[in-house]
Amino acid sequence: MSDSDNNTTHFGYRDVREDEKAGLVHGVFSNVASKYDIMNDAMSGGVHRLWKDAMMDWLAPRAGQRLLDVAGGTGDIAFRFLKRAKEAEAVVLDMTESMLVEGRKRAEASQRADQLDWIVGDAMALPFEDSAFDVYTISFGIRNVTRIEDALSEAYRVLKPGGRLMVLEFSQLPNPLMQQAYDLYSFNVIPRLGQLIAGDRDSYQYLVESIRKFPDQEAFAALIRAAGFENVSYRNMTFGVAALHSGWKI
Ligand SMILES: C[S@@+](CC[C@H](N)C(=O)[O-])C[C@H]1O[C@@H](n2cnc3c(N)ncnc32)[C@H](O)[C@@H]1O
Repeated sequence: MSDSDNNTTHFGYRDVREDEKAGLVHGVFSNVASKYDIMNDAMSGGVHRLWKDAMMDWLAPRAGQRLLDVAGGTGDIAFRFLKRAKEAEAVVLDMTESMLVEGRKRAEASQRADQLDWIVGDAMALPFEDSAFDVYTISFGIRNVTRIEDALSEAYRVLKPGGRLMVLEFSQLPNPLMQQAYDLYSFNVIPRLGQLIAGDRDSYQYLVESIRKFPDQEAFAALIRAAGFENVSYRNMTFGVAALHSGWKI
């Protein structure tokens, strides 16, 4: 998130201008792509899988739907979606090609390669026509996007009327003591795990700081409404460590 007064954002150990952020985020995910899946399990003790399954439970994918999974990385959400929705299609879009390369390898090893498209692109300027998708998902991606409002308005544009937005993202714990304990874990343990497993402490330092700066549940729900979505609601995951937000294009 940028500081509105000086248009900078904190990145790793230094402040960077907003227009530098996308390049730095791209660098982070290019560095960690081959270790991304293993790091996710290590950092969360596998809990991210439960959150992604909860996302699918709430989404309840239906046969024949067309999904756009933005910042889709190695395809965790798209694979889950296709497992639950018969004769469905999924497009995984990400700005970091090496993340998509890892996803493609997974697709080739599964029976789903022909239901998936992998596209390099930017959440803030989607290369799709209006009203092209039934479902738009973004999982642990939106906090990395330079201008969240632009990504949400693009989500609204590419969804069909009646389409659904669902966002899974780290959030804030409403209980201050639990937030303190979580901060202690995330600021001390995650960058060390990043160094140990991915050989990249700075990237994981950035990830932890970006989590702390992301708007809380209510503030993010307000941004989703401001993009035009209706019936916006959210559910906390693991006491608010993460949250799932849902909205509809009516
Ligand atoms: C933490 S990973 C999430 C991957 C996957 N969705 C998951 O839940 O495991 C964040 C991803 O967001 C992508 N990303 C960041 N900013 C983006 C943007 N503006 N447009 C598209 N992808 C973006 C990164 O390249 C990275 O692959």
